[in-house]
Amino acid sequence: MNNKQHTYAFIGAGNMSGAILGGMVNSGINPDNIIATNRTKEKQQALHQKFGIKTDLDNKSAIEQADVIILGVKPQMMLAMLTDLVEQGIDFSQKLIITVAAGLTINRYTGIIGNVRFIRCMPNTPSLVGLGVSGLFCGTDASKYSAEVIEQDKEITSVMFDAVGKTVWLKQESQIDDIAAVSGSGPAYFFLFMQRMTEKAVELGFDQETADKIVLQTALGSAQMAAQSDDSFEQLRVNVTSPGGSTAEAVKVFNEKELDSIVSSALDAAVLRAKEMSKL
Ligand SMILES: NC(=O)C1=CN([C@@H]2O[C@H](COP(=O)(O)OP(=O)(O)OC[C@H]3O[C@@H](n4cnc5c(N)ncnc54)[C@H](OP(=O)(O)O)[C@@H]3O)[C@@H](O)[C@H]2O)C=CC1
Ligand SMILES: O=C(O)[C@@H]1CCC=N1
Repeated sequence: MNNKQHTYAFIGAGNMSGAILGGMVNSGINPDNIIATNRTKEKQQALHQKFGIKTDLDNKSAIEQADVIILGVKPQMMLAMLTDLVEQGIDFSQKLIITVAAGLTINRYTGIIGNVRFIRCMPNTPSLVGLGVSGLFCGTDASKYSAEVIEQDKEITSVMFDAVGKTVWLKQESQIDDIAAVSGSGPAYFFLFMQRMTEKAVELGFDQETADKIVLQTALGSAQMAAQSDDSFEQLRVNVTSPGGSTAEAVKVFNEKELDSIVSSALDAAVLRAKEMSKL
């Protein structure tokens, strides 16, 4: 199947949609086949200028032009927006609907736009640079659509999200909440850690530019090294930690302050919030 024949409408062109569509264009997907809508004009214009995609301020017209619809608005706004579109007479029955919204379960959508073809996706913002990871769950009703249609939709989605990073198909919808807590939000955790490391480097006497440079390169180098190594994360960490050396003292503090429990509680809180959002 040639995925470039599809036309994609991104409804809500914010951070996540921008990262995905930018990654798609960067990977060679024709920008003429991508339309983005947004509530305000400025973000659309910026995406048009940066990636050459088409834009439309009208959701209805963008949806009518596309066969793959990516819903990229905040969960809190999603259902009202879809209700409005249904009231405008939009028929979603011939479209593949891919939603990236956290929390909202498929039954919340079908209650408004009908039992159509659905994929839930939990991407992350490094998709912009082709290094995203996306959890994917197919929510299409197998008693209504054939296995062939479902497989085709999964293929369309895989091609799209493989273009911007790695993909993981999930067997249960609830796993979307779990992967959201790990990789959906994950970049924020790494950025937070990098921010705190940089602040400390400045406190130690480095100027901001140097602090940014050494922290960024350390993060980049560590991730690249882990990607190229057969060793576990634990072994790679051990390799840096000379017995009786300075790293061991820092690691001891992380352990004494129960980094494992901090990480576990933080991810539990993210999963819980996703479940709360499903009831919004
Ligand atoms: N950010 C992330 O890392 C991730 C986000 N997600 C999911 O992606 C979705 C979007 O998040 P994110 O990109 O961060 O949020 P943003 O606020 O950056 O993007 C949402 C966009 O939707 C636009 N919008 C709101 N209502 C409408 C409407 N009725 N019609 C058209 N556009 C509209 C907003 O426009 P304006 O600002 O002009 O009002 C905004 O640009 C969420 O559902 C979130 O759960 C999933 C994984 C990771
Ligand atoms: O914070 C959020 O709700 C979304 C889901 C994962 C990343 N951003």
